[in-house]
Amino acid sequence: MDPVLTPRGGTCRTRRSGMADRLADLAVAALIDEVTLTPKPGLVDIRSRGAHRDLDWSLMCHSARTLQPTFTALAEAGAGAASSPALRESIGAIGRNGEAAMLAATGGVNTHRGAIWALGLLVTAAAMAPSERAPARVAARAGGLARLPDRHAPGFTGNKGELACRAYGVGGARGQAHAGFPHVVHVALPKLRQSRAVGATEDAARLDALLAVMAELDDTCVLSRGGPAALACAQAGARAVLESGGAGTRAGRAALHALERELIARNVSPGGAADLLAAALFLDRFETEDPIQPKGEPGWNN
Ligand SMILES: CC(C)(COP(=O)(O)OP(=O)(O)OC[C@H]1O[C@@H](n2cnc3c(N)ncnc32)[C@H](O)[C@@H]1O)[C@@H](O)C(=O)NCCC(=O)NCCS
Ligand SMILES: Nc1ncnc2c1ncn2[C@@H]1O[C@H](COP(=O)(O)OP(=O)(O)OP(=O)(O)O)[C@@H](O)[C@H]1O
Repeated sequence: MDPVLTPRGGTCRTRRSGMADRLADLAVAALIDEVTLTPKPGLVDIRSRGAHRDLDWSLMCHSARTLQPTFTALAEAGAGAASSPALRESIGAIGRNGEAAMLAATGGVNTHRGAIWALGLLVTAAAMAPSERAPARVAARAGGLARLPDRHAPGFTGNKGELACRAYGVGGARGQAHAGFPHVVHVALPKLRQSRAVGATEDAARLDALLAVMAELDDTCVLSRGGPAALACAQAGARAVLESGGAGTRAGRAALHALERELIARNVSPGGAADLLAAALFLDRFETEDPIQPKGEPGWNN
């Protein structure tokens, strides 16, 4: 088995590494699928930087690949483990190292802070019981981890999301995780699967899932740049696309382009919704991919 680089630069060899690598592959693939999905309103995609001056598709893909060892380490920490404050503290340290690795790789640009948090918790939760694949179960375990105390977490980060949570009284990325990712389990995944079931293309189904999350999320990316008026506008615009028939219809496409123009004019980007779409794509594949085990590797549970 190949050695696995950890975020601290060390290596580790365990019989579980094959499974951990596979979970990390799924997480990185979910991030690349999310950023490549086009056309997304206000967000970086393959044809546009959206409302971001410091991001583009190649930087997002580079950042996603840089995170592979972080996700591997998060999966290894979770493998076969029970939920405990010690596990919470250990993945907190890995997550913070992952953020540092991301910033080093991007020259200080925040490409994936929210995604490391959401996907990181889900990767660890998946590794804790890899035979329990139902998205709701994995997300509930991830929520349980998020709610545990971490003595080493900074009390105040001063990050934009945290400031927006205080200013506007919303839960943001932490609240979403503490609640067991309700917008992933009860909004994005059902919409993704419903749109597929009625014959939408995979891209249209993913866009519909993103829009369904945007229509309801207290996205601190939008709030911090544009305040409550921009959030209300993004939510109403996303609802309008879905009510026009969704991203796969002519009327829905027209509404999607109108929403995009509106978000660019307001200089806002639904980054939190994008993170939760990536989380949904991860859970979707984790549930349906069989087996999540490289050839020749023993499983974790046997
Ligand atoms: C909780 C995190 C995201 C810090 O968040 P903070 O409130 O400081 O805001 P910040 O502006 O850095 O990031 C928020 C990001 O979350 C995303 N987001 C915004 N709103 C939402 C929402 N409602 N739901 C989900 N994600 C959202 C956006 O991408 C946004 O950019 C995280 O960086 C953190 O504290 N990590 C600690 C390390 C850890 O414990 N990791 C656990 C294992 S990975
Ligand atoms: N496709 C995407 N395009 C843009 N942002 C995304 C995308 N997917 C996810 N995001 C999320 O959006 C966040 C970036 O948002 P934003 O640029 O508002 O944050 P910031 O860099 O802290 O602030 P600012 O750029 O306003 O100084 C990332 O942390 C990431 O989690």
